Amino acid sequence: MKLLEASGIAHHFDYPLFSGVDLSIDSHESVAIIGVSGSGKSTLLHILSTLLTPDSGEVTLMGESMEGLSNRGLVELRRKQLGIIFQSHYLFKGFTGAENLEVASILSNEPVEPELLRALKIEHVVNQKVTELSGGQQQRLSVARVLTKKPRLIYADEPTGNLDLETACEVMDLFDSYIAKHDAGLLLVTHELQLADRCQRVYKLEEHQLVRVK
Ligand SMILES: Nc1ncnc2c1ncn2[C@@H]1O[C@H](COP(=O)(O)OP(=O)(O)OP(=O)(O)O)[C@@H](O)[C@H]1O
Repeated sequence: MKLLEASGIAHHFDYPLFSGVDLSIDSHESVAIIGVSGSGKSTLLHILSTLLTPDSGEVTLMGESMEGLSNRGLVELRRKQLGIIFQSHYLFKGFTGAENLEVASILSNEPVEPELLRALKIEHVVNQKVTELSGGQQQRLSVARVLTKKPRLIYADEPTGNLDLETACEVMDLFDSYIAKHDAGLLLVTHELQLADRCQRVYKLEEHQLVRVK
């Protein structure tokens, strides 16, 4: 099934970021976007995940065009189908890891899976407050929180920036098995070429275009 289809996407802020961007993601597919800092990777991810309306172009998610969707429809779609892992993970800082997971669990009516916490090696720290966790543990907690919702499409913006390569690869393993098991897809934004290469397709934002490099 086609999870994401984007065509002719263009956007600018103080300067033109990109134009003519076409991209599609099917279920069971992982796609990476690389590019130098400031090239617009996060902005593109925000557009493809409905958080930002592009200057022009069309985004279709699960067969539904974003143009015709009401605000309420957009919120529903985001809550039920999309899982967005942000660079600054927006965990509820005054709460424990377990409480953060519980929020995702209640909103989605899905259980918190102990094997997910084991795979991410955070099962022994989930009862600590977020502020007591290391940067890498917070990052893995935010991955767990998003996967707990059981999204069809995972958007991950540098989800392993605070992790050593071995742990980062374990997180990629987890994404791989998740998308296989749940007919899902992954869109990864990263600086790490080694991680990008773990995806089936790799694109580079360069000279205002999205160019396929693998
Ligand atoms: N909301 C905004 N308002 C104005 N300018 C913005 C906004 N968001 C991003 N920009 C600008 O757009 C450009 C691209 O930013 P973006 O975060 O998309 O790049 P990036 O490739 O993800 O960078 P990095 O790899 O450093 O995270 C930057 O110059 C940034 O300042």
